[in-house]
Amino acid sequence: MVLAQTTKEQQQEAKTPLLKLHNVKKYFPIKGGLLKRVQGHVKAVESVSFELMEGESLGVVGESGCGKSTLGRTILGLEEITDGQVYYRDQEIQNLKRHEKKKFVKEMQMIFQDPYASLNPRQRVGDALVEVFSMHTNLSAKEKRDGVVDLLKEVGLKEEHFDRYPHEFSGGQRQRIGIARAIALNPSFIICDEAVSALDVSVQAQVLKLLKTIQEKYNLSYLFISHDLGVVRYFCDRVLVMYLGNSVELAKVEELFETPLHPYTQALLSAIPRPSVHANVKRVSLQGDLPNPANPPSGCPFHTRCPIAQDVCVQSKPEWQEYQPEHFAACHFAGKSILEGADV
Ligand SMILES: Nc1ncnc2c1ncn2[C@@H]1O[C@H](COP(=O)(O)OP(=O)(O)OP(=O)(O)O)[C@@H](O)[C@H]1O
Repeated sequence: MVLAQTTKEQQQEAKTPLLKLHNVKKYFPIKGGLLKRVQGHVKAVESVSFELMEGESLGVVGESGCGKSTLGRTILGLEEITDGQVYYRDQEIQNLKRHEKKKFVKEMQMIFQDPYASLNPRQRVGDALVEVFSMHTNLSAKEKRDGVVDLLKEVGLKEEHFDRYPHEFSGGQRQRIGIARAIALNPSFIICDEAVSALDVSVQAQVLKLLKTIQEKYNLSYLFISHDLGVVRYFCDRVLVMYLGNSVELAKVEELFETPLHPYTQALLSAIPRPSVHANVKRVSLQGDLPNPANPPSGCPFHTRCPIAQDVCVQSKPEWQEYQPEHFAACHFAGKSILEGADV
């Protein structure tokens, strides 16, 4: 309903950023030779900037290998940042001392694609969740058990699931356990890294609904990493598009899908399967593979595959600019249609 959407937008405008990234970089050294000397770097995240509001879902999309997971891990401090700043509630959080980090560990959590990989197959699920409380709280044994039972119910499971082992759960139920673990310590921010990608479509819908319910209840902010643009369109308020470690476009979800400014975003959207009534929509297939992030192209990182690239794109890297209110892109020809130069 239009009225409800407007209200949500107004609420969001009044909110303050929970998380702010400024030119974040993450390089991994490539070591070789007998002496294991550093011979170069994989530039997994080259330059990413955005703000995430309280209660907001920001989608992060882009091809496999464009740096989405590394970005998430760097925000959480699981990877040491190479350059740039990450602010959480206006405090710079990279390079914090161990004891200072502890409070942020509770506030910031992650849900992974494969919760099974992070569950011990020989440990009862209830005990695994109790451990989360043991590490971060001084609750009594009974309080911890009661807390876990409440958590299980909150994510749509039952008390009897406490004593079961991970292999006794379906994929959707395991992801509910992953969600229970993520919300146990009352976080404000959760990174969902391909959290529903491995699930069947109907189970996906249920898990997305659960994520939305707990978001509204606890005013959670999500960074929602996904390769599925359909899911992102349904779930997120805004979308960040990444290419070869760079943020190339950021906009409100409807605006991004209706008027993509960056040629890479246009190509991604044109590749979404459409119902036959839209069969006349032209598809643009990108030529060539994603370049090697250890040896990225000069100038615009997308120029080697861009159908509308000109000399300037080879020579200089386009700046990240706000073209419309809250609609950012990094392209010398932002807004120009790729159909003007593509093999369609
Ligand atoms: N620990 C690491 N050491 C060296 N290179 C790494 C490391 N982690 C990631 N990379 C490289 O960084 C780049 C970005 O990887 P990342 O996993 O962040 O991409 P992604 O967009 O999340 O991809 P996917 O959707 O496949 O998970 C890739 O080239 C990857 O090989």
